[in-house]
Amino acid sequence: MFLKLTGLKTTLWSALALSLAIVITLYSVSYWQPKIFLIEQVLLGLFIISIIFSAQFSRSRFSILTSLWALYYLVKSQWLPGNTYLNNESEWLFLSGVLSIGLLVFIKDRGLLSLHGFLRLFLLVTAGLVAKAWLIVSVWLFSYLAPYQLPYLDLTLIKITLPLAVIGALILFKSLRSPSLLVAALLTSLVIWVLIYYQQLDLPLSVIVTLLLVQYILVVVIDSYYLAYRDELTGLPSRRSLNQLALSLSRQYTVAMLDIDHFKKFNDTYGHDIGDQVLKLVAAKLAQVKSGGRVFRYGGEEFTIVFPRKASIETIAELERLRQSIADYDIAIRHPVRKTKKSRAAKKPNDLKVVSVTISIGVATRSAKESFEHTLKRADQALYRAKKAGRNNVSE
Ligand SMILES: Nc1nc2c(ncn2[C@@H]2O[C@H](COP(=O)(O)OP(=O)(O)OP(=O)(O)O)[C@@H](O)[C@H]2O)c(=O)[nH]1
Repeated sequence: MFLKLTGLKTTLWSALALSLAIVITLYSVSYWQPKIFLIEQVLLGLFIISIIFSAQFSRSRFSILTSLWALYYLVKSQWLPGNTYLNNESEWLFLSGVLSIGLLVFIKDRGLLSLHGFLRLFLLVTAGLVAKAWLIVSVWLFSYLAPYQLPYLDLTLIKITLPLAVIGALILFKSLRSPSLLVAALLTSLVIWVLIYYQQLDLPLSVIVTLLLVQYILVVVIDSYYLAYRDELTGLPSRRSLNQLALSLSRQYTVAMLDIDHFKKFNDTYGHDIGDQVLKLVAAKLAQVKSGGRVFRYGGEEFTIVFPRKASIETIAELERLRQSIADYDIAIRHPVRKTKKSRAAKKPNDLKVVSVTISIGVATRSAKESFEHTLKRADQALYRAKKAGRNNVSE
């Protein structure tokens, strides 16, 4: 089975960014060491900011994780009682942390002050109970396996290493499969938690947690920016990005409006889900535009390409190439067939069906003193002419 690791880049970038931050912090000890008292004060503020900010931007999982870090930090630095207990129960604490991070990866962001919020709290308490139960079961399991004298078998392997490896692998898998900054941040949090447990990070806890909270806040900002300016289905910049670009364009540019032909009929024939798949694939083709073009999803089955500093004559060949490449594109779509016991036993794959679509394109170059909206409108009128002329063509 071929696995699409769409989250590989996000995971690597997140890991690299945090590693870099840690290395820089390690090499600048002399700079921040005298200010450690100040860092500890700032951290208290950061806890509150991260909890409220994440909740405000519907990233409640970061609010929960920040609360857990706050609790851990406040007990460890003896602002709250319980440090001796935590020191005595370090294995339980570690496993509870690993399970809690694992849980946060697989639950969804939901409102904190709701039934879902309480359910999440209950799940975290359950994670602590499961960790406790595992510590008891692992001793029993070890005594059961000990007579077999298996190589490398010891109690710590069963107690700590095994659950860590399983949960770590699950989180890594999820992070590599989904391009989510949030999941990548949870993965890096797990790595930091492991490094703290094995005392491999030569940094004060306040500094480590500060770095993590800065990461969470940045992730919320970047993620929200991405959501606001990117189209969720196709991953292309959205109409809001187009409006933003319009403000920075120079005097000369060309705008192309592109529309998939007879898409209503396509949807009616194959269903909306397959329509979505096709939209994504067409968007991916358009994203390969050359000649300095910038592609946006304008809305529905309409796309816009802006060619800054170009006259239409310089863009027609490229638009023709795009139009042709989409017309020639045999799109293999997965036609979901309901799996019966029989087809499952025969390991029959989903029906693969080959379809194709065409697009019509209208082009307009900005004329003297014309507003962007007006050029766009002329491109839309040209698109209308392209449709009238039989579709699957470029019209000026
Ligand atoms: N699957 C899917 N369909 C969409 C999406 N956005 C818009 N559509 C569909 O696109 C179709 C657009 O139909 P029309 O505007 O009538 O145009 P058309 O059928 O493409 O015909 P022409 O543009 O004249 O060639 C509608 O059926 C919409 O439901 C989407 O995100 N996903």
